[in-house]
Amino acid sequence: MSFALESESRPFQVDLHGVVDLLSRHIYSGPQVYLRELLQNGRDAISSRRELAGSGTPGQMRIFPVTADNPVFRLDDDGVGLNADEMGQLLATVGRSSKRDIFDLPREDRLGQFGIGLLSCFMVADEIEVLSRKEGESAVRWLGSASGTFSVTVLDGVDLPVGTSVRLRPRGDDAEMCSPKKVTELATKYGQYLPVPILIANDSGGFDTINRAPVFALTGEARVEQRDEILEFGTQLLGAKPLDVIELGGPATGTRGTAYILPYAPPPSTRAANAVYLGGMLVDERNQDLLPEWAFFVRAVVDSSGLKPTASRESLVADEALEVTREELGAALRAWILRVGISAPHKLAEFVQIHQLGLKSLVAYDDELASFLTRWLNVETTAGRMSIADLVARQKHIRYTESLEEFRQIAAIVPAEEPVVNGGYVYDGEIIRRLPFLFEGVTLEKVELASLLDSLAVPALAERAAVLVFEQRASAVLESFDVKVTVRSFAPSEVSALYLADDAVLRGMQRSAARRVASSLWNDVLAKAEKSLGAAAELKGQLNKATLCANWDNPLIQTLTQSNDEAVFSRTIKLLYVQAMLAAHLPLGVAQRRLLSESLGDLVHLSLNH
Ligand SMILES: Nc1ncnc2c1ncn2[C@@H]1O[C@H](COP(=O)(O)OP(=O)(O)OP(=O)(O)O)[C@@H](O)[C@H]1O
Repeated sequence: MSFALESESRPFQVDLHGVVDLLSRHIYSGPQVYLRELLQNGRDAISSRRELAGSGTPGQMRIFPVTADNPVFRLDDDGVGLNADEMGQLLATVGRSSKRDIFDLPREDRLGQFGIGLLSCFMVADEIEVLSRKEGESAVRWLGSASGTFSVTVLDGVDLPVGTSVRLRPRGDDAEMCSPKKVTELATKYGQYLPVPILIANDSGGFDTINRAPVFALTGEARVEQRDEILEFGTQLLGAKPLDVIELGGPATGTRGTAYILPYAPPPSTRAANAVYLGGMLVDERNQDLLPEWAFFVRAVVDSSGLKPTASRESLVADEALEVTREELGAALRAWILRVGISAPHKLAEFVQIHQLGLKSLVAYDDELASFLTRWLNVETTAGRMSIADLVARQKHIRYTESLEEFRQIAAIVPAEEPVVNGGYVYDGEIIRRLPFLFEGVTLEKVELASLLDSLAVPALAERAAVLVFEQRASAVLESFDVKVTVRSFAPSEVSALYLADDAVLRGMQRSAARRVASSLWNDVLAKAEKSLGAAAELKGQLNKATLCANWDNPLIQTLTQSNDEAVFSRTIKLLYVQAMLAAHLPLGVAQRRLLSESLGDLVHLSLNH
């Protein structure tokens, strides 16, 4: 029986050629990562050596890019080095890494962990040559080929310094990837904040260094001392001076960094773009998961020792550690809002002003954010713009309109001590409707045009006859504009007339204006549309003419009732009509503009003739 043989466990076979293809096309985003992987191995090897020989042990990486005189790219490190056995085991076994601890968990002080990084070099070269020497051992040479074979040679008698040298002869197409310019660009992008000097050979026989101090990750006193540098870093990052700088700390994952408040509103379509470094090595320049989704108003840069990279090292693993860190960093941003709101309200007002629309869009639908941010937002009221905190402090019963038109039409007659809020702007309506849930004791009342008109006082009985005559005379003047004149008594008495039209009426008026100028084909369509809409509105008993509501308490209206001069009466009514429309911020049509200039002209003539 052959069962015993079949059940014998055997190792997977790996086709290296297939693995290289998988790496280059599916795991890594492109050949440029070869340099990142080499820098990372060099940095880890130097850390290992420091662990053995003491943390003060010097160590650096030297890179020799491909030039006209040098066809071989080379990266040397002063790390721990490898002996022949380790080369066979570590370099040539896909998935084997020395950077895991006894529990097979990635070690916090090492960047690598997957045991595949070196293979990324096959994306630029067909052969990888590694020369290495461990302290007290012979130098060795490992030669790996993209076809899946390797050789190890002990170089007895060859005097190499302790450390490792990786050499690549890039394929024709990939030579550019190893050129001085590209190498400098990539090494800077990925490794400028590594705690190990990186030197790049220049054409005058010396080296340039690319290292920078990660000032964004400073903490404690050093952070206070280098405040200006941290701000300058943000200014370079944003291309403008940040509105403020917030220290970020995620103790759970050893994450430290800085969030810069954008001094401009980011375009609505832009998504968060925060830079994440792990142990000083860039992982993701445009990370979207590090901060809560609502933190659109900052750009953050952090360095972490505990967050986990995906195998491509181009994003973070979406695990619990990331979630906890996101909460911790979000808490720092929230604390900033609360702190600045108290210590520097002007700064917070500026922040809200810049990011108003974005903040409102979040607050309208996000309970968590609404709970601490709503109070700082502004709304328009008939008593001017004010913060929601001020609004709820001055009145618990909040009256608001649902549309901008309604707000403007009633604005003139709302008493200053009981302001009405404009809920017509985008998101404001939603936010206002949430106020009773966010602030204790707050109640809401929606103000509507129709009910407002009903609530205005009808003049005293003794005056009714005069009122009726006035209404009829004035309505006759405005008949051709589809406007009916009604008289009421209301404060303030300086307001002579209010123009009141609800949305349906306004739309109807625009359509009839359009019909006057439109072609006959469209006349039919518009007429039908108006008819069916009109029928529906009439059914609801809602279709009123637009109304000019004259104020019986206004001296001008009183004088006008005395006037028997029809010419003066009609010109003045027309002017009151246009003035009321302007006060309601309604656009004047051609007819109203003509009426305005004709009436003014006529009145001037009349006064001259008198
Ligand atoms: N420059 C070097 N000096 C010393 N040892 C090295 C060097 N480069 C690679 N190694 C050894 O070879 C192993 C495999 O390296 P490789 O780059 O393939 O993976 P890794 O760094 O362990 O993990 P990752 O895939 O996450 O980069 C490493 O774990 C390390 O032990």
